[in-house]
Parts: sequence; structure tokens; C-alpha cells
Amino acid sequence: MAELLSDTEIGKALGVLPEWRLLERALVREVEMASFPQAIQVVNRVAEIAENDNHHPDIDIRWRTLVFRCSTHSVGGITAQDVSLAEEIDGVIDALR
Ligand SMILES: C[C@H](O)[C@H](O)[C@H]1CNC2=NC(N)=NC(=O)C2=N1
Repeated sequence: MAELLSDTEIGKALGVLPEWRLLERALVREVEMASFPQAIQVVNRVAEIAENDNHHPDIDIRWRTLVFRCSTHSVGGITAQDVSLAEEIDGVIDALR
């Protein structure tokens, strides 16, 4: 069973995830890409990673703007899997921006 991170651990994680914020027991990042196709490219790459990790973000897609929300549904909060997924999402965005 995934372990919920403590507030201190979440604070440390946010220190290395400057684009992310804590919102309603989830790590959240909003990003505007250059075009809708580019945004969908990001979503497709994140989908592959998430499927491989068996850990999936909530994704909101509005034209070029994406909002990623990482939390562990099975425990109702933030675990190390969410921090890892957030880092991987940053890597996808950085590679496509
Ligand atoms: C059966 C499967 O392993 C689980 O449903 C996985 C799928 N992806 C998941 N993703 C997230 N974010 N949280 C989960 O608890 C979760 N559980």
C-alpha cells in the first residue's frame, strides 16, 4: 500500500518541483503549450509514462492549456509515486516546449 507523504515531505518535494503547487491533497501544474497539437503530444507522452508506471494523473485539456493533477487515488493523497510522476511530466514538457 502506498504511504501518504507527511507535510514536511510534501514541502521538500515542492522544493524540487517549482512549477507545481499543493491543491486539495494533490500536486498540480498548469502549462500553456504553443498549440493544441503540441499539448496533445504532451498528453500522449504522459499517457505512455503513466501506463508504464501504472500511476495516472488527472488531466484537464483546454485548447493549449493543460492542468495536471497528481495524487494517489487509492490512499486519497500524495505519495512518492505522485512526486515521481510530476518529475516525469516536467521532463515531457521541457522536451516539447
Ligand atoms: C489497479 C491499478 O493498479 C490501480 O487502479 C492504479 C491505477 N493508476 C492509479 N493512479 C493514481 N493516480 N492513483 C491510483 O491509486 C492508481 N491506481
